[in-house]
Amino acid sequence: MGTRCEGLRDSLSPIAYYEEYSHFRLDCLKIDDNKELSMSANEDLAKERARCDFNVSEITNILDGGIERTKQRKKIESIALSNGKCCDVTPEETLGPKERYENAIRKSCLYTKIVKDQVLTLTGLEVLGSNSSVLRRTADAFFKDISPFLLHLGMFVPTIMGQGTPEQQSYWLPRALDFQIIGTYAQTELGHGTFIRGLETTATYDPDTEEFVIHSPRLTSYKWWAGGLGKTSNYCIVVAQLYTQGKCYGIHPFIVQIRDEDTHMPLPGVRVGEIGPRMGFNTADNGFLGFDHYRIPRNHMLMKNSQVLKDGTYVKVASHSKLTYGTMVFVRVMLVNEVAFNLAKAATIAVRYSAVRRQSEKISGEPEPQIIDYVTQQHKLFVCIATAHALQLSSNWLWKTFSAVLADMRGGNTENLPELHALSSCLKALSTSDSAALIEQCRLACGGHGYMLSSNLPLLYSFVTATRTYEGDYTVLLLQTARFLIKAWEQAESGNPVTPTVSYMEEAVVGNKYKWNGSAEGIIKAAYYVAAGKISSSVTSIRKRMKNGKAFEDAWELTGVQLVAAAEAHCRAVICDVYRKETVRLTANSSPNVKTVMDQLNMLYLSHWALERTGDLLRYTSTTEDDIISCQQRYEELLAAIRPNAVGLVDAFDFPDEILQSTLGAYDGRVYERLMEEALKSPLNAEPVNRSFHQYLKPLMQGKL
Ligand SMILES: CCCCCCCCCCCCCC(=O)SCCNC(=O)CCNC(=O)[C@H](O)C(C)(C)COP(=O)(O)OP(=O)(O)OC[C@H]1O[C@@H](n2cnc3c(N)ncnc32)[C@H](O)[C@@H]1OP(=O)(O)O
Ligand SMILES: Cc1cc2nc3c(=O)[nH]c(=O)nc-3n(C[C@H](O)[C@H](O)[C@H](O)COP(=O)(O)OP(=O)(O)OC[C@H]3O[C@@H](n4cnc5c(N)ncnc54)[C@H](O)[C@@H]3O)c2cc1C
Repeated sequence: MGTRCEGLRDSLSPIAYYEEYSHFRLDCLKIDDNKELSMSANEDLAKERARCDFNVSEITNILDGGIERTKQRKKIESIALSNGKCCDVTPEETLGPKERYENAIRKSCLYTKIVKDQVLTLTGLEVLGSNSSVLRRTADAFFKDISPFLLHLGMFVPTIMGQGTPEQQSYWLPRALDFQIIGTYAQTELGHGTFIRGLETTATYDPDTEEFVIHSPRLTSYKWWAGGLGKTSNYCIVVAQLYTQGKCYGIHPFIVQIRDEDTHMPLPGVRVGEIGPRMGFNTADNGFLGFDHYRIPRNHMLMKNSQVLKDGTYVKVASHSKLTYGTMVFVRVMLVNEVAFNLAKAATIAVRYSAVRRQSEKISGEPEPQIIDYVTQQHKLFVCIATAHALQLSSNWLWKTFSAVLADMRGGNTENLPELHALSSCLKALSTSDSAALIEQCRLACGGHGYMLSSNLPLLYSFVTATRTYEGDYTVLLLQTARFLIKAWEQAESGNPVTPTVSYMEEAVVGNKYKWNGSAEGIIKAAYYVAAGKISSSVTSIRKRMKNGKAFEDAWELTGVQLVAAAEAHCRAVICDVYRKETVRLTANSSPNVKTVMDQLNMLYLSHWALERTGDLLRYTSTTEDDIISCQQRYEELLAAIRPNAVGLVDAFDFPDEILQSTLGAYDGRVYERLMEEALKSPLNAEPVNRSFHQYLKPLMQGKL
């Protein structure tokens, strides 16, 4: 084995070396062990599928948004997946940082070409809007980590669409959509991410040349974090403080060219690079960017919401001051879907693995059970399936709300923007936080093998945990929702009408305590009463502090912990409500067994959160200990009822193996064979003896070091 491998490393590039060599090693295994790795599917999984009592594709269609959308998704997936060149023969995580980046660019270009040549012609631009999750999902067959192009379609293009004038859009969009230019979104700086009014990059208008001068006055004003900025993008949206006629008008978006379109060299006055290794996103070349009095034409300011005329006059066009924040709202809406889909992947991996894995003895001497038969394992996993459903359906609902508010705003009506901001903020915060925690729960549910990168659970976690921070940190966004809730509470108290998502306050301000009722509707109502109770307590605390002499801002700040909890409770109630209503609506014409299993999952989610919040229920409603006991009993019955359908439920997410990219979660359940196959691809297995033995180990062991 050793002799066949020696010398290869010297003659081949690292990637070619690994590609070449991994075949040798699989060969070697067969020869050395004199037996082939099993190719047959796992029997336990086959049995699980046989016992599933509902039509799997019916639930797939519900989750996709209808049978036609399932067909379209599958068509797009098959176009992308039929291109065999997407595969990595060597796991990308075993490559060095440069090779990983280069490999990510190779795959991004390949994928982009497929999307441009075949997918866009099939779907039109729709695939970049409400249907963009299909593109993201398919892209995961190409990337285990993140594509350096994510920000191009995720934020650069949406910012031009949302913040550019029609003329600007017609100039930039064709070039961007054709990938003649690649862009990103550089807002965050070394010194500020959350407090964007505090950004330090300046764009000062010079009427003599009709240009803006972009400048980074100090180290903390360097842009930091933008995905694809370090090495890939040649353009970016730069968010900077606009100065004209000696006055600062706050932050505005500008399109800035940072690299030469031909040589790709950074342009004079631009300092750009990659920010170094991160917990995840390591193929996304997140970058830094600084400017030294760098000039751009006047019309590179995105001028849909406000303009600077040739003479330097500032003109405000938009009717709402926060429309410049529009791209962030859009991405927050998209992220709810994004994390729902990643949680569904983790649940698929962990449930299938739990059906394959056998461990311990329930009864001494009896065969080891599948670990999915432990009720504690069901408790860990079934809520993950239910949450993936809850977030998927909430994200569809949020998208519809977003589209309706956008349509209003096109007609000049921004009345519903505060409610949309409050909703998208808390749904982004809770969905990312829940998904990250539950993906980690899936990893833990897979024991030691879940810790393997080849399970894909660590990468899913590292990606999703970042979503809790970026596009607005969890706490910060919940505090934004709390602002809205406190105002709404005050309106309800004074008898004024409130918007639909907070209409529960009208009943709650009277001070009634809600009597527990274990039905779905009863639990949802209780959740709203908990939210109302927490909002009311926050209002009381703020008022008390102000009465004791604190300014409103100080009273608000001191009440922060309660405010975050109130916003969290409000959002949980909204998710419970939307999940229930959408489940009932979407299964109205379903077959009886689909209706039953979707109802069970929904009830499981509601009961789970009731039990997680028993303290709140006892405090803010008239729930008794007996009610909690019956809720616990119902929850345990639901675990047992869902158990036979668990594998069917994750199959309904319909992830091809190429997208799941997991040794533990593949459809055929060949867990152990795949783990070994992947282990054999490790570069450390490329030679029987590593050279460090001769350099260090041997001298140490022989006392010659
Ligand atoms: C292909 C598709 C792929 C899809 C996947 C995409 C993946 C992409 C990957 C992405 C990778 C990562 C990419 C990235 O990470 S890009 C960087 C993202 N950065 C952030 O998200 C920064 C977070 N910070 C903020 O948003 C603001 O600074 C906040 C909001 C915290 C405060 O802000 P500010 O200090 O200015 O405001 P104020 O507190 O004085 O409040 C003043 C008033 O304004 C209202 N207000 C505030 N904001 C909004 C709003 N938006 N719409 C409507 N209204 C809004 C507010 O409620 C208040 O109202 P009122 O109480 O006075 O009535
Ligand atoms: C993987 C990744 C990719 C990213 N991609 C991009 C990108 O493409 N483009 C881009 O522009 N940015 C990007 N970012 C930056 C991201 O948007 C910011 O990191 C994020 O908005 C949080 O801001 P911050 O880092 O300044 O955190 P900080 O605001 O410094 O937060 C630190 C802590 O302080 C708390 N805190 C802050 N303000 C308050 C407050 N008012 N009240 C209470 N608590 C508060 C927070 O809750 C948090 O616990 C990315 C970040 C990551 C991790």
